[in-house]
Amino acid sequence: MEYVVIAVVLLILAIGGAVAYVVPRRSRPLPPAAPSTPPAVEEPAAPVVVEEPTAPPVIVEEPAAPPVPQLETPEPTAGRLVRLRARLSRSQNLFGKGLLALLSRDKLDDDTWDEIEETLIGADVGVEPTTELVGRLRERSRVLGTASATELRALLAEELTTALDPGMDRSLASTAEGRPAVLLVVGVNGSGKTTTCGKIARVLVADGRTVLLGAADTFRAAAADQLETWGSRVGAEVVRGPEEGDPAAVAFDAVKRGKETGVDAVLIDTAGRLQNKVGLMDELGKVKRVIERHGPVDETLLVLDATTGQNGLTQAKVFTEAVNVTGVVLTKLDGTAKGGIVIAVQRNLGIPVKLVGLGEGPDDLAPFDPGQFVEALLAGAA
Ligand SMILES: Nc1nc2c(ncn2[C@@H]2O[C@H](COP(=O)(O)OP(=O)(O)OP(=O)(O)O)[C@@H](O)[C@H]2O)c(=O)[nH]1
Repeated sequence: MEYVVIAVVLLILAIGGAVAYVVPRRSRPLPPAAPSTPPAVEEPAAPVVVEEPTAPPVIVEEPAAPPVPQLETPEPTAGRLVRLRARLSRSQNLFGKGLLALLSRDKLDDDTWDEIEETLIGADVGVEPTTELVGRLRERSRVLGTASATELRALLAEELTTALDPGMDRSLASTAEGRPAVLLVVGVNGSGKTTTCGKIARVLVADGRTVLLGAADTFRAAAADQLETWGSRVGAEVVRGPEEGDPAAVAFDAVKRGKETGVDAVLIDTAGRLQNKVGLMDELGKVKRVIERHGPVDETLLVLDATTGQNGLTQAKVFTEAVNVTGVVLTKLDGTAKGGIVIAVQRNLGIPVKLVGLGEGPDDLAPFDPGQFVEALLAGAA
């Protein structure tokens, strides 16, 4: 019996020890298990939403109408020079005022006449025309005896007008019998050719004509875009070719298209790079020859930048030798105080100034009129 009790006690102790050993060990935190394989990144399961299929809404859309270009109504050309007179006289005032101040002196002695000469030469009139003009003015004032400032102003206005050769034909050849009139626009880069083409298109549209524009300035890609903008504003179609393409081919296609659509006039913008005289002559000569397969070129306008003054005349000569220039467009006259360049251009080239540019606005191009121009020069200086 004693042995049984001892055995039971020992058994109880053994069981208790075993329990005490096991329980504390299980409550300790387990060390992190060494990753055997990388944990799989599971896409979060999308919630399964069972939706009733709904019929797509039926929206009947009107087909979008192509945007209607807003056509502009250009200003009438009559009286434009008068309207722009303020702009002209603002930049030319010094010229007119200077001359009239000199003529208002009590005594017109040799020194005063020399100063008058200097003023005219300084205004880009050119030496030869100035000598002639002053000689005639001097002679007439001598015949008149003691002339008043008002009389001398009138004489000056007359002489300046005479120097501008008012008898020259300044009309634009913008109509032709049974075919479109073809106007070719040439000139040095940056002189304002493309702008002038756009402005002329507006002048013609304002006068009730239909126009097509040919972007034969394939040298400057933006020129064709520029021309398209001008055309779209007045509803004029623009024919253009690939960049750096053959200008003559574009000119040919433009005239062809103009004949097909029956427009009154086709205006061709050219590149006119002055790389060298031979290259220019070749390019412009080819453009002209190719156009002439359709018929004659009715007007070749040379665009000259008035702000380049006498220097521009040398470049102008190259163009007159390359093509038969029939009229000059003098641009940027609003940006120079030297309006005398109009006299110099006509005298040097023997070609009439037909249009003048007086600003960057779309209708800032005016038919040139010698009398009105001189009045603007001398405006506010009476
Ligand atoms: N103030 C003034 N700016 C003008 C006149 N005519 C043209 N311009 C400006 O002169 C700049 C050159 O004009 P463009 O028509 O691009 O000259 P472009 O001769 O076609 O030049 P290229 O295509 O490079 O040969 C533009 O900024 C015109 O707005 C003008 O009468 N007055």
